[in-house]
Amino acid sequence: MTTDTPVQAPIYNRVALIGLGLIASSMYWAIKRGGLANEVTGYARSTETRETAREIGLCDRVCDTAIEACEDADLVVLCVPVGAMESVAREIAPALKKGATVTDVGSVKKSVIEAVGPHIPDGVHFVPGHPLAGTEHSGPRSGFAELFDNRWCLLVPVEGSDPAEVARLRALWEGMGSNVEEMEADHHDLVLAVTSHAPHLIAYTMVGVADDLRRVTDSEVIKYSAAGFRDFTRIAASDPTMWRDVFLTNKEATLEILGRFTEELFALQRAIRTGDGEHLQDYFTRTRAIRRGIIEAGQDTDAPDFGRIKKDAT
Ligand SMILES: NC(=O)c1ccc[n+]([C@@H]2O[C@H](COP(=O)([O-])OP(=O)(O)OC[C@H]3O[C@@H](n4cnc5c(N)ncnc54)[C@H](O)[C@@H]3O)[C@@H](O)[C@H]2O)c1
Ligand SMILES: O=C(O)C(=O)C[C@]1(C(=O)O)C=C[C@@H](O)C=C1
Repeated sequence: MTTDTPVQAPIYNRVALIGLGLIASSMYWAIKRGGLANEVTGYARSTETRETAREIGLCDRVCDTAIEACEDADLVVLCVPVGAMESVAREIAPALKKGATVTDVGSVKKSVIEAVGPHIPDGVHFVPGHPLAGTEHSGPRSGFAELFDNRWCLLVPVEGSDPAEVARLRALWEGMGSNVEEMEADHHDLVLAVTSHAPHLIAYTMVGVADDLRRVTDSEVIKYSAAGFRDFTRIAASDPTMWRDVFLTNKEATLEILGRFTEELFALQRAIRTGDGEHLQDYFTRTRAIRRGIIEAGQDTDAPDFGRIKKDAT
């Protein structure tokens, strides 16, 4: 799906976005691009964010309370940090109309299901979700319509989720440009611990180490920043509240992956100390094949080496 995707029939009459940051603002622009809803209301906790949203035309109507934003909504999307999902769900519950669907975009699924599920009234559907797309930026000004194009969105239906409402939400995400798959919550949290959560923690650590290393000055770190480190600094600039909540709520899976990571790191450390070039060579050959596999599968078309590796592979 690209920016010139034809506008289609609305999938929902009214969509409410709760929390107006990167993901909600990108959803708003993508919904408008595709004509996927007749009206989108929005609510953010801070007056400043609501004022910014009004100023930049984010949402058809910005409301001063979450209750007001959710009134008569067919779909309510919780776009707040994972740790804030429960209080927001409790707050909006009285305003949810029968037949409406509540979804979320949180980066962790099991804890969100446990936190939000008990607040969903009878007759209201709950279909958790997670778009695998983002940037290091946050806030209402950071969104853009193309964020979800050709990215995965994982839907995590819970027991009793109505298949028709799951299909409707799938159509919304597809309309916003995503490829959609369904996944079970525990598995989601383990997969994301490997592909997103642990890598973020490693990036935070590496940038922290550079910052602590007083023998290398700040200006040298900036001036001689090699591409690898620069990628780490981009990731490590991600929103502190969002990532604090991710690690506190996906504790088990992240600690499992970090345990494995530490073992591998020690093995590589030992290979360097003992001069075991064969271990290093084998290891790096294996990891290079993984990168090439991602590109050959068309999963990273933004990569500078996409064209070359595709060509080499034929
Ligand atoms: N940033 C990413 O790369 C990314 C990608 C996929 C999913 N997510 C998930 O999406 C959600 C939102 O992330 P984002 O990047 O849009 O964050 P963001 O910081 O850009 O926006 C979060 C919004 O929630 C509001 N908020 C915070 N606490 C609140 C509360 N208690 N009540 C009401 N509003 C509150 C903030 O004011 C802000 O408007 C998070 O759960 C995150 O895990 C983020
Ligand atoms: O591209 C980035 O900046 C991201 O970190 C996006 C990213 C990721 O790890 O891929 C971050 C958190 C999400 O829950 C989903 C996507």
